[in-house]
Amino acid sequence: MISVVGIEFNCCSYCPISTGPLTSARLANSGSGGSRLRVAYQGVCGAYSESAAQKAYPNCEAVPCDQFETAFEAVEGWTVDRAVLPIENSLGGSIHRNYDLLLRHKLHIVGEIKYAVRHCLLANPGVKVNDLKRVLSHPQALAQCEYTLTRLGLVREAVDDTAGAAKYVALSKLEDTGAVASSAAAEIYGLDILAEDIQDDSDNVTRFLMLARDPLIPGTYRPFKTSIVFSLEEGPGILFKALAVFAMRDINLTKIESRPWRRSSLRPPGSCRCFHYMFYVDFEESMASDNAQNALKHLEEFATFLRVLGSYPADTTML
Ligand SMILES: O=C(O)C(=O)C[C@]1(C(=O)O)C=C[C@@H](O)C=C1
Repeated sequence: MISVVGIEFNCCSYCPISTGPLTSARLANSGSGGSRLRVAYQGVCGAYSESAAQKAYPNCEAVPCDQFETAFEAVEGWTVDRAVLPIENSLGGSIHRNYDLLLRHKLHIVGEIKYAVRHCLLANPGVKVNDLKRVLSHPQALAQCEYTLTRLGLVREAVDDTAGAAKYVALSKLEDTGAVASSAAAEIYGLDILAEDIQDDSDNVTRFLMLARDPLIPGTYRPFKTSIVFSLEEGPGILFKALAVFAMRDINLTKIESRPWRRSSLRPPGSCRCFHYMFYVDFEESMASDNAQNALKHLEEFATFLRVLGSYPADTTML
């Protein structure tokens, strides 16, 4: 239990208000230790990412981080053992920042977890829906509740995470501002739930990646997925040919994403192209299978860069 300006929060031991979640600057002094697996997530206690971390690694010590990048650095610097970070949402789409960070850092994807996100409209005790003029939350959460928030005519303001929004509304004792966050956040920060399940679609699922310093040894004992990132030469039909290496081997692609490639120093000399892309592809095959290995050997014929981000058990649960 943490007590701040007269308010007590039933929070985890990692985010005392005096210090807050881990930041890049504080990583060096936050050694690991103890026997439980330490798992970094972005946000504060009550964030969906914390619940996803607990679902991915039951009984873990979930360690809050202020930014996605801090979670990457915390794993790389041995402050924690794993990170669990969102990569895509069924309503809001991709979390682009984490695609870019996967490329910039050297962590391996060792698993995925799907988490059903159920948003609530929260406010301080006594505040009614009609009192609200403004609502705070993570941009993804605001996007997922577009319909309800528009109907209520609320001004939206983006903050770093849903639970952080709830905490701010509680600490500031705001009476005209609510938060979109989880029912867990309502309980932790002592807020009332004014409306439940306010996401635009009841099937609101966020897919999280489990990241580690070492890769998992791929198997074929259960359904595996593999995530890769590659870049291609410029030319007609090159992307078509690259994707054909999977189609001709009957390998199912589950996701494709393209992101700008910012490392202009690697552009061919004299090239006037400003728009270079990295392609991220997830496919349903283990790297332990000859089929996947042959597909990637074939892809290397067109790719100017290719990296396997991880081969890991697919989360096949129906939510
Ligand atoms: O803000 C949170 O609670 C988070 O865990 C972040 C996050 C995201 O980054 O997409 C995770 C799940 C939901 O889709 C909304 C927000």
